[in-house]
Amino acid sequence: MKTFIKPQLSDWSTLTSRPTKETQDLQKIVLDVFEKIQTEKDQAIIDFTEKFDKVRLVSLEVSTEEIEEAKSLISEELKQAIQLAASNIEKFHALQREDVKIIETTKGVNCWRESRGIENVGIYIPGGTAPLFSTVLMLGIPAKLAGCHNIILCTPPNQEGKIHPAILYTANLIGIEKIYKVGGIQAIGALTFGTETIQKVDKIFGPGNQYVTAAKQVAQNFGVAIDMPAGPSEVLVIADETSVPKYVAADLLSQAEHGIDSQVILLTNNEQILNDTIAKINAQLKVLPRKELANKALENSRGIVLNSIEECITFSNIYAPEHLIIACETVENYIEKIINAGSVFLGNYSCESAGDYASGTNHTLPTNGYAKNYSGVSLDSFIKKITFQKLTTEGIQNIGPAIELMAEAEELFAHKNAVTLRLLDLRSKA
Ligand SMILES: NC(=O)c1ccc[n+]([C@@H]2O[C@H](COP(=O)([O-])OP(=O)(O)OC[C@H]3O[C@@H](n4cnc5c(N)ncnc54)[C@H](O)[C@@H]3O)[C@@H](O)[C@H]2O)c1
Ligand SMILES: N[C@H](CO)Cc1c[nH]c[nH+]1
Ligand SMILES: [Zn+2]
Repeated sequence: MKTFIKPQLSDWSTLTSRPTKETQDLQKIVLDVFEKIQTEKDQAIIDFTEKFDKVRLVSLEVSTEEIEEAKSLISEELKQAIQLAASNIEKFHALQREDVKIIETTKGVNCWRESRGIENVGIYIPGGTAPLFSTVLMLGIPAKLAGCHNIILCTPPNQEGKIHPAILYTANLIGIEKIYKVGGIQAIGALTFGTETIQKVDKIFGPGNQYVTAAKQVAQNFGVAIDMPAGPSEVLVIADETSVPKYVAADLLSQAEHGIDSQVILLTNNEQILNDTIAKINAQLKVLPRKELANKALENSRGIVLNSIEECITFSNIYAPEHLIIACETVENYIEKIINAGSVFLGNYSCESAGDYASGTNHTLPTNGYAKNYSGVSLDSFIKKITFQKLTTEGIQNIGPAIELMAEAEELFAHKNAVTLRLLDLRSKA
């Protein structure tokens, strides 16, 4: 971890920025893969899976036998843990349902909105470096609650051409039936264009590495919506003298272990806390199975001492982290000052792992500064809202003259006429 003690304000723009990536190259790779998928469909998926995932697939779709086998491979304790997480995630997302509210804007003019689930959705479950079966819950549960008809799950196969049993168990638990062994750019391409086996969808959801994130961005040019750019994980921890360095170190490492691109930042008003946390990171790192990945991510990480916790929050708002942990005993006064963050964890006991797995909030969140303009996945992400209106005879008489005047002023006489004809009829009947 690189450390900075009370850096000058002029250094903040470098310290709050992410390392730049060669997006141009990625776009070219994505476009090449997409082009082949459009023409060669399933065959292209099989060939790219062989190239990028180093496995030749016999079948793209997961079979019922594979699901049954997966169920038998998962321990009862893990099944119960997944069920607890599923129940909390369902409670939190079900609360996001909105009642239909009808407003009479003018007497006789009633307007309202109704929600409809997006019919065909693709959910991407990362699987390159770890089988993120928790992401199945984070995407599948709101998709089901929203009433999406077709939920297509794609996730990369391992070198035996199989999917991790926990992903299959979790998908089956929440009622997802269409599961395909496809990852990376080729999965996003299949969901964007459709193949003989994999159905084209209306919107693609899910986090992933830089290839998946770039492919999702490009997919938008082909008429598919995406949830948001949810790339390599990030956490920013704000700590003061009431923080517990071993917890802070553990939280930083919990995101560093996701991959070499993970971004972890520690901000504090107390140099001793910075030094103690670094010592704890070094001690905890030694026993981590994924220490190589975490160590690489730590090369890009920053530990920064600033003048106050308020200044740390200002810094964090500029950086806009995916996850923000305020690891201080008293946090209430800071909440309203937080403007840009994907998900916030308050106090010494709110570790990010809670939100990653089981507290109920969604872990699919905007990264790379997109927390400034995107929210994380929620029930709303799977819903379209349709507006409705019903005007009575009194309603059209009340607002009709205003519409006629406005239409005439815009020189749109057919618009005006649609009102005039009705008003004339009503006058002749009166
Ligand atoms: N932002 C969020 O909400 C969130 C949530 C969970 C995970 N994540 C992030 O998701 C990521 C998961 O990454 P992952 O790699 O483990 O799994 P992944 O499934 O995203 O990517 C694996 C796929 O990448 C493709 N690939 C690998 N090397 C390639 C190459 N050289 N060229 C083309 N394609 C290639 C392969 O096809 C493989 O199937 C991590 O960075 C993690 O931090 C983010
Ligand atoms: N921290 C990840 C989101 O950035 C989500 C996750 C899944 N499993 C563990 N963590
Ligand atoms: Zn995580």
